[in-house]
Amino acid sequence: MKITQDLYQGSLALLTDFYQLTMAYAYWKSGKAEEEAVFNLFFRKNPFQGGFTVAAGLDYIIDYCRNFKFGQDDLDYLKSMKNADGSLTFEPAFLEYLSKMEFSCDLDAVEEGTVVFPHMPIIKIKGPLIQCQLLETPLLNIINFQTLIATKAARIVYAAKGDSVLEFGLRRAQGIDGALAASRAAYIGGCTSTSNVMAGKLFGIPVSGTHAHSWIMSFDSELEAFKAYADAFPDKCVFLVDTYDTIKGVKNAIEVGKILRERGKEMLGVRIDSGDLAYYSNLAREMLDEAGFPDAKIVASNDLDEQIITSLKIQEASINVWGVGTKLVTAFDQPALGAVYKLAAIKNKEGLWEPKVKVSQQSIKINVPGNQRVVRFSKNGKALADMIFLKEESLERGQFTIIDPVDPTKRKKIYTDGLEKEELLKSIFEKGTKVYERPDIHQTKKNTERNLTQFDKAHKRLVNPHVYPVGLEEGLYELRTQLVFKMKDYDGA
Ligand SMILES: Nc1ncnc2c1ncn2[C@@H]1O[C@H](COP(=O)(O)OP(=O)(O)OP(=O)(O)O)[C@@H](O)[C@H]1O
Ligand SMILES: O=P(O)(O)OC[C@H]1O[C@H](OP(=O)(O)OP(=O)(O)O)[C@H](O)[C@@H]1O
Ligand SMILES: O=C(O)c1cccnc1
Ligand SMILES: [Mg+2]
Repeated sequence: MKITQDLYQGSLALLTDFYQLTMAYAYWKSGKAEEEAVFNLFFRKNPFQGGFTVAAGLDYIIDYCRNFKFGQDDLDYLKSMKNADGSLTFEPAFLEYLSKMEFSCDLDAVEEGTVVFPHMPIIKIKGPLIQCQLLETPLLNIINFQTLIATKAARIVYAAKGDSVLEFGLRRAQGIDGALAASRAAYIGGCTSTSNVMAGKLFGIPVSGTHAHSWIMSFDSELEAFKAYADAFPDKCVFLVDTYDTIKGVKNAIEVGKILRERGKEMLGVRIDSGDLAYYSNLAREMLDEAGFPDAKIVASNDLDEQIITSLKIQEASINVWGVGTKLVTAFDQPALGAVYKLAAIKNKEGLWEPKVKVSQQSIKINVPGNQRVVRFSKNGKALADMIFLKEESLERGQFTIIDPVDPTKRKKIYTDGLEKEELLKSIFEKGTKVYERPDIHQTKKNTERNLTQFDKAHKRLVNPHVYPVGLEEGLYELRTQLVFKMKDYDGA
């Protein structure tokens, strides 16, 4: 299919906001294009009022950076752009410069599946100002969505308490790439499979599914429909039992289950897609058990999300498998993560790095300056706190104080003796060359699981979670405060 081929293999250099290109042009014009800069990508609040976030999207970013090149057709398009007075928007020498541009940055990032928190850089990029600037929009586009969906999936899977969650979202997803990226991120977040066959092909995700009401409706009776399905897929029978009358539907499923058994095959289960899912699943369970099908699974679907699944668990519904579509792939209750990308440092004419802050009335919006690293302190595999600190800082200290970036009254002393330290930002590109061995998607999914087990359930609680401590190392906090004063011209008077 041409659309997705273009999306995944063609030149994507123009997948950026126009202002990135006008700034790029102005950087070039003013001789700043090649100045070295550091930018950070981070978000300010965990989504869904939750206590954690699962990073996803790096794999796309690796491809994006590797293919970062203005193609001739991109340059032709830019050449055709005119200002209001009819003059060229971009002068030919700039387009010539763009035609030779190759990705040459250092890029550090947390691996996909890493549990991350507000304010920490999840991607850090260091390189020519012009490249860092042009990458802002695509990096945000990729990370914002996939991280959001991976997190939503992790929450849904958490609510399902070990049951399989099948992702059914394609029909309601935000367009073609929204659907594909969502299926990928949902798998990373913990879903068992997707119904999206193209996602299966492109990403190697397991594909699964049952059948629809239309299948039943196309026959004169439900029983006939089940029998015909059993003939076609004797090993894959999950009968949708609620087209007409759920109780009769379960009876019909049992009847066909017995026929299958005579042929040496086992019905896998039934799916319920409407009505009171607790009531009908419990009834179905009783009927299936009584009829000698204790292993038949009960799949539920119909506008599910983590809250409804939690409620159904409390009601002791007999549901073993959850089919979740719309509310997962559209991140229904929070449609954007809100990650941002900010300049953190720039090398001045003397070759010295200058940390940078963007001052805001709201302290949550003041970014963290300087070239940073992030360390996760844990004890016996249990994460205790994360610290954002300056690159030059040594981790070989016995004690650190971390300070909440938004509320300086929240501080925590960390005595490092006996603690495990994991640096979260891994080197992905060095001067434009990929140095990172990417895991396959199944390893990434396992990475999510491993990461989530490190965190106490108090942080994973879906409602009013306990806030996991993430802070700035004291020296970095002080640097930020001083910079804010300096930029505001505040002399303390
Ligand atoms: N026992 C339950 N506890 C809490 N929520 C439930 C329970 N059973 C079903 N739900 C949820 O309630 C909502 C019911 O939605 P709705 O009224 O649109 O469906 P329906 O009338 O059962 O089905 P349909 O319109 O598809 O025939 C769904 O989101 C479903 O997941
Ligand atoms: O509810 P979701 O989480 O999005 O899961 C996917 C839904 O898609 C299918 O039906 P569809 O919604 O197309 O039709 P229906 O509501 O009339 O059953 C399926 O039966 C699920 O109910
Ligand atoms: O396979 C299924 O049961 C399925 C697939 C997509 C949407 N709803 C259900
Ligand atoms: Mg529906």
